[in-house]
Amino acid sequence: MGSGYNMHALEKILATHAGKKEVSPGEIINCKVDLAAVNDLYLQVIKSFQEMGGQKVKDPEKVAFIFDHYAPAPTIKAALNQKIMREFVREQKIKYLFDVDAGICHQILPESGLVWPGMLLIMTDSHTTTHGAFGAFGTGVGATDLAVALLTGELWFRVPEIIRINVDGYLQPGVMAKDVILHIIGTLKQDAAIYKAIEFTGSTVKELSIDGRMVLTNMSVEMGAKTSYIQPDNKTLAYLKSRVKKPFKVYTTDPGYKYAEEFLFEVEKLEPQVAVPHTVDNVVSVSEVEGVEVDQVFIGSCTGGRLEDIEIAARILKNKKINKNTRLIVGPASKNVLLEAINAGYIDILLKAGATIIPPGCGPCLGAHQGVLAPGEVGVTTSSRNFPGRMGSREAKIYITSPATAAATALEGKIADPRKYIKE
Ligand SMILES: CC(C)[C@H](C(=O)O)[C@@H](O)C(=O)O
Ligand code: SF4
Repeated sequence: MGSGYNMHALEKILATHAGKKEVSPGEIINCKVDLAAVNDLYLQVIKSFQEMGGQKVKDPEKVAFIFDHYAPAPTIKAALNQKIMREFVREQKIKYLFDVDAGICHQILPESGLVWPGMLLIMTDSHTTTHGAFGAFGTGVGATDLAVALLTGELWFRVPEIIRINVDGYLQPGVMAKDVILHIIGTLKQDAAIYKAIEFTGSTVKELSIDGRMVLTNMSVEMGAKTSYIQPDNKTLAYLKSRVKKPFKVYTTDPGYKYAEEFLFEVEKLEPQVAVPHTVDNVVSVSEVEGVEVDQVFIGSCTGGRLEDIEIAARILKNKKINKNTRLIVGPASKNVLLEAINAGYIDILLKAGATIIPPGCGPCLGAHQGVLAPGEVGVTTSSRNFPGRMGSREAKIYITSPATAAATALEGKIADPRKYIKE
């Protein structure tokens, strides 16, 4: 590509980390990594590092280990994995260890000021696309690639084509970012963005809170996206101000940049959306599944366990009791979210409504050790995946909804439209 090529912010981030002036889609480049994070399911990272002859981690101050998927350890195997990882962190003087009390990686890293605009972040988790909400290039990698990054401080990347999804219009009360992304996934389908990047733009995105924006970028991977992006604005900078201690550069996209594809979604009239069994792109409006009886509701995960998710559930359930035939499990995405929800009185409301509050972590989202569904049960979840066996028995059915729809469902004991409970 000759000079004068209009570049996207994501391409500029990659070019900077590759020490190049410019990059273009399809190019294979080698980049310095700003943060490499490992979660507790990936002991293989240490094994691969050692198999590659690794003695010393290249940049231990750019590495984080996070115990969130099986936290606190529910089995001896999980406990042993975490024990070995703690020893590795100590030996290698790795700077960041978030132990079983902290919460989910995709909440604690931004909270801790470890995600900033223009950074290049890799993690052994597919939802690392979340961090595009802060203008970072975040992507999930496997154990071998993560081990290479521990060894060398660098990793290879293929520069992705970039899709723009423009979302316009004010959402109705009771309709959330989760409804927007479910509608987009239901329209474009699970293979819409394989190996590509998705940038979300438009008036709706501007209006969303940071929590809401993270839902869009988090679930872009459910369309196969390699990474996702929302241009940092004053709202982003306000969130980062008290958290990020280091200077950073906000990259921008050149005017006239040519996207690989562009889509427009008008969402003023969007109803609450539901992904019905057994795929995340099998999406209908809530009116089509209202009345389906539900055994368990889970409000939590890196997609739907943040403060605004717990807040809207408390608004719907205040001074009320959940249906006697339905269990409501609430898993805050992090210890900080839990503390804020306690201080705001939301946890008190939810406990009095009959909810079970579980420790911050992934837990029920991946059917790990708690909040598991029995054969034949029907579950509603604010997380991101509903394939057979995702939350326990393969004979259970899982519906994915927004936290507002989940709370209304727990109240009625059947899938319910939250708009009757949220008027502004
Ligand atoms: C860590 C990994 C097993 C997995 C992912 O990469 O997404 C998990 O977080 C999930 O949500 O299925
Ligand atoms: S909360 Fe669920 S989707 Fe998010 S990282 Fe954990 S297991 Fe994966």
